[in-house]
Amino acid sequence: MNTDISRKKDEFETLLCFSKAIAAARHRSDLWEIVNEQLLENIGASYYTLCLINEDAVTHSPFLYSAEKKIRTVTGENPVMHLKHPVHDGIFNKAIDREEPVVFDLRSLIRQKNVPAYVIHWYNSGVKEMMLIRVCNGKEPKGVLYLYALKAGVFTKRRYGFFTSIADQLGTGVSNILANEKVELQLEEIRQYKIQLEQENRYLKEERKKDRLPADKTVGRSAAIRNVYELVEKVAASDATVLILGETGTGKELIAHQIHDSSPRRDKLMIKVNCAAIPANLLESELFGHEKGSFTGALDKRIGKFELADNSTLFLDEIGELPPEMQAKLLRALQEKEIERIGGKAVMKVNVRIVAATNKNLEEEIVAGRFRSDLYYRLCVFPITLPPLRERREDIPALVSFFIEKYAVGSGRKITGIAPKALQKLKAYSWPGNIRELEHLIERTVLLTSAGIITEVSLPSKNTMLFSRPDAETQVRSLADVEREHILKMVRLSNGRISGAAGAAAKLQLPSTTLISKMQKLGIRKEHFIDSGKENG
Ligand SMILES: Nc1ncnc2c1ncn2[C@@H]1O[C@H](COP(=O)(O)OP(=O)(O)OP(=O)(O)O)[C@@H](O)[C@H]1O
Repeated sequence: MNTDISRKKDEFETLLCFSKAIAAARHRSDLWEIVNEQLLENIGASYYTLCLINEDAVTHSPFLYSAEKKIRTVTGENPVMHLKHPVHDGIFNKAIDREEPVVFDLRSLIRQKNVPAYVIHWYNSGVKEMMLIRVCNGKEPKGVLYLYALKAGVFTKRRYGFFTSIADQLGTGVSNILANEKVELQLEEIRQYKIQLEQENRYLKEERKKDRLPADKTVGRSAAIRNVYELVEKVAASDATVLILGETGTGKELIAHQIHDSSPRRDKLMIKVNCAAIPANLLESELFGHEKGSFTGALDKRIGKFELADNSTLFLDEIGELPPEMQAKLLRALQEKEIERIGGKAVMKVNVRIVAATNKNLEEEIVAGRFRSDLYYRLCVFPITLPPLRERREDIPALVSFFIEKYAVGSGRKITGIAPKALQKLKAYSWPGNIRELEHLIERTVLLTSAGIITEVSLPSKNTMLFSRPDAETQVRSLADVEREHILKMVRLSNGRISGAAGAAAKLQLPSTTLISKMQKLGIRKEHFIDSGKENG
């Protein structure tokens, strides 16, 4: 009776120590040590194998086992089977279906038919008795713990409760370790993915450098473009928001890159969003990202361009095309300097330098009610206007030589230059599509010229030129448009005041009541000339 009580006390202490150790185990090797150092001796076994059911549900494989070099064998065969073994091998399946341990006497077992080879190998290693206890995760059977004793009568029935408790604890430990291994595997995948992304990023930067002109090599030394370079130089080092204005193809994106490349943020990739190219319903997710499942079709979490541009520059191209609801959201992000993913629970602080560009006249867009004046003032902290090519015709020869070389090299043609007459024709043209149009024309011409110099250039007919010229003088505008623009200019100049000596009415030489009714008729509202945004810091 007394020995029974002291045995139970010992078992209870063993279990307590075991469960503490199991709770602290993080890796397979921790569990291996615990079983070897704390369990085997207490149970009276010499060796063990813990076999788990594989994902295929029909085979099992060893997960943990005694150090193989310590197992003495007569035949030299290793009894730990590393290959997959059928669950229904006549031994494993006897234990997996039972709550209680199953004990086998090996001498009589090996006399039976179709005994698995490992049983014979264990017998050859001197094992007399083998006990199997199933190991579960909660109620779900996961595998079987095989315990091997070198003498008979070790696994007595009165200790079955203790053995089962051990197996239960082991089940919890195994589940924790498997979950931990899965997380580590995923972390490793993420680490690999990150390395790959960093490599791609570096590669893309290199490619981009090859493709793009460095700031000091941008073609063109006319006074008009030198003025732009000076502005770029002045603003690049700061964090100020820049608004690049200019007709299509004047080089706004090139200038945006130059601002970024000359800024302290140059080591990170400049992130670009073309506000006109992305459907309005996807733009919010493009800019701010979304959480998985935040809307139909949001199958995965997505990082927005704002987040990607953290500590870098975000280039918002074609900002004039931003839909009204996105204008409000962008304004908020710029004011608060924080963003929220769609479906996200927390706001994120971001440090993003904004460079925006448009070929639209944003003041006209404001008057027409299509662009928010408060967003305009927040973006227009440092405006840079690019001259159209027709206002920098002296740069045409250099640009032509540059593009001839670029496309001759690209297409493997030996083209050395352009005839003066053809160049003269290019200098006389109005270039509504600006540098991009010139570039495309030279690319086409190079492909049509086999070698030598370019003697012929094919420009659009005069009619096309006339209709496509966006010159201020030839642009068709309504009187109301011109009136609206001029009134707006005067009201802004008067800091929003209409009446009084310093008001807009006095400047326009109109009674203030006439000006107010004119403004109402033209749809000019307060928000068109008052900036409600906070200061850009
Ligand atoms: N100074 C320059 N020297 C050489 N190439 C230039 C120069 N400026 C612009 N380009 C080239 O002209 C093309 C058009 O330039 P870019 O895309 O920057 O114009 P954009 O004003 O942004 O056009 P859009 O308004 O249509 O977006 C590009 O291929 C660019 O490399």
